This record gives sequence, C-alpha cells and structure tokens, in this order.
Amino acid sequence: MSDSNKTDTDTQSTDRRTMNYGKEKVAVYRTYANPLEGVRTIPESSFDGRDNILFGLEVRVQFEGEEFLPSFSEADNSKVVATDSMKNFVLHQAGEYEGATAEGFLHFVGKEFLDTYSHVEAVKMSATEYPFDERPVPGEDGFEPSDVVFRVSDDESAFGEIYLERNDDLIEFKEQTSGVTGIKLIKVKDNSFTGYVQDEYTTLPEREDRALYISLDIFWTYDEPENALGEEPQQYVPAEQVRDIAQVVFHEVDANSIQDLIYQIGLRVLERYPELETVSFEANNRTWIEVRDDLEGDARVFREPPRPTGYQQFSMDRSDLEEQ
Ligand SMILES: O=c1[nH]c(=O)c2[nH]c(=O)[nH]c2[nH]1
Repeated sequence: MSDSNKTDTDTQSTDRRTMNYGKEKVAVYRTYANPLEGVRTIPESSFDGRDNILFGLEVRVQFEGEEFLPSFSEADNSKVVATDSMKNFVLHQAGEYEGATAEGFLHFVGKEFLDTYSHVEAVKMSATEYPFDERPVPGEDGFEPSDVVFRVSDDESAFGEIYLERNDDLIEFKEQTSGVTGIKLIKVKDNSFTGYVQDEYTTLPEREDRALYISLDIFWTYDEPENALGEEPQQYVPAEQVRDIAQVVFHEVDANSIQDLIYQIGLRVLERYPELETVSFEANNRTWIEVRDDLEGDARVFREPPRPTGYQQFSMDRSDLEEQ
C-alpha cells in the first residue's frame, strides 16, 4: 500500500506518541499447503480455486504495546522480542498453518504471537504474495499444467493485512484489508478522455479514442473480518477473481477516464460480493504517447510517456451501489 493510503494503525498512535516495531520483507515459501477449494465462481472469472502447491509471501510484522516504552526511553531490552526472532517465528508457523489463504496465515501467526508474548498488546501483520505460474507440459490429452514446475512471475499479487488487539483475555480481530496489487492493463482503443477543464494551462488534446494503460491496486474490506480468512470459502473473495473483474469491466466499458473506469469496476466488485463493505483503488496512468496515427484503420505507433504521471485514489461502499 502506498504511504498516502496508510491507515492509522500503520503507525500506532496513542494520544501522546507513535510506538511500534517489527520486521518486514520476511520472505517465506511453503510447498504443499492446503488447497483453496469451494470458492464461489463468478461470470467474469474462470478461477475456482488454488492448489497451493507453492505458496510464497513477503510478510511484515508489527508489534505494539506500552511495555516497549523502556526499550526506547531507557535502553532496557528486557521486553524486546528481537525482530530476528519474529522472522524465525513467521517461518516456523508457515509449517503449522493448515488453511489456504494469505489472510488466514496472517491471522494464524498474529494470534500465535499474542498467545506467546503476553505483553504484546496488538499485532499487525501484512503480506504480499509472490506469484508463481503453473507451466503447461505435454500430457496424455494435450498440454496440462505441471504439478512440480512453476514459473516465477511478475504478475499481480494478492495482498492481505490484519490487525489483532488484546482486550483483557480476548483477542479481537479489529481490522482487515485484502487486495490485489500490481495489475497492469492496456486497452488499445475504445477509451476517451474529454470534457475536462480548458483554460490557459491546458495543452492536452481531447481524445475521443485513446489507448489507455493503467496500473491498478484494488483493496477491499469485509463486513465481517472473519470472512477474509477463507475458512468459509463461499464467503471468501479471491484476489484472482477481483483481478479478472477489473479486466472484464475494462473490456466491456467504453470509459471516459480512469476515474470512470475504476468506479465501474468497484460497482461490479460490490455487486458480486455481498460480504464486502468497501472497495478502494489506487490507479496510475501509464498511457503511451501517440506518435503516428496516419496508418490504416486503428493502427497507431506509440512511445513511452514522460514523467510526471497521474494517479487516482477512490474508495466506495455499498451506498454507491444503492445509488445506481
Ligand atoms: O483518465 C484520465 N483521468 C485524468 O484525470 C487525466 N488527466 C490527464 O491529463 N489524463 C487523464 N486521464
């Protein structure tokens, strides 16, 4: 998530101060995790589950608690769990987790942390998936996905974040965000950008038809945070399906801006998943610059856009759907 998107709990602020510490960029790989099965299917996606033969995450851990104050103010480390130990803890728990989702793993490890270290008041765990692609190999009935060889991919990644807080003897699941980051899509025609402010600063020509290249991160929250864990697969929203909704809506809609496009994607996501409370976007405009439009038909030649780049941030909830 970009800095501008950070939530209050990213930097735990008591009334007086910010105080937290942790480990980030903990890379963990697990083979033969439990498969994700039984998810709902939607018209925009062929995704109906994940084998989890290879499951990789980059994890971030954040501890909060008043008992860490002496480590900052008095050089007293007696309550400090070394961040190196946090890393070892995460790696160990990857072998214990019996679920099938990133969010479920984060919740499992977060709860283990709070159970193990009674002076930790709250823990925030987040992770970005390392994507791997199944590779097609010749089988008896043509090509089929290898169950042992995977390609390291730079495709979009699932994202998860959970926040657990200790309240007396209870561990409360206070907040959750799921997402898919790093979607990059180009639509070669049937996009426009017209009708914007024209004044002495305007040099951009209006375009009735442009090629549009966007990068997109999509985040969502559930009405009931527990639904993010995937223990009830019918209530779980797979990142792969949200990615597929984005590309299908892009294909279908003749959008007059990125703002218009992400709103249409958000409506479709909220429509498909009644469990979701909010959906939010961070979009970036990477649209190429047209250098030749004198070719036959729709053919064009483009070059990379120069800096700076435009962006859009937008969040929606069910009231946007009701207004339609
Ligand atoms: O989809 C767009 N939205 C904008 O706000 C904008 N501004 C701009 O220069 N190009 C674009 N494209």
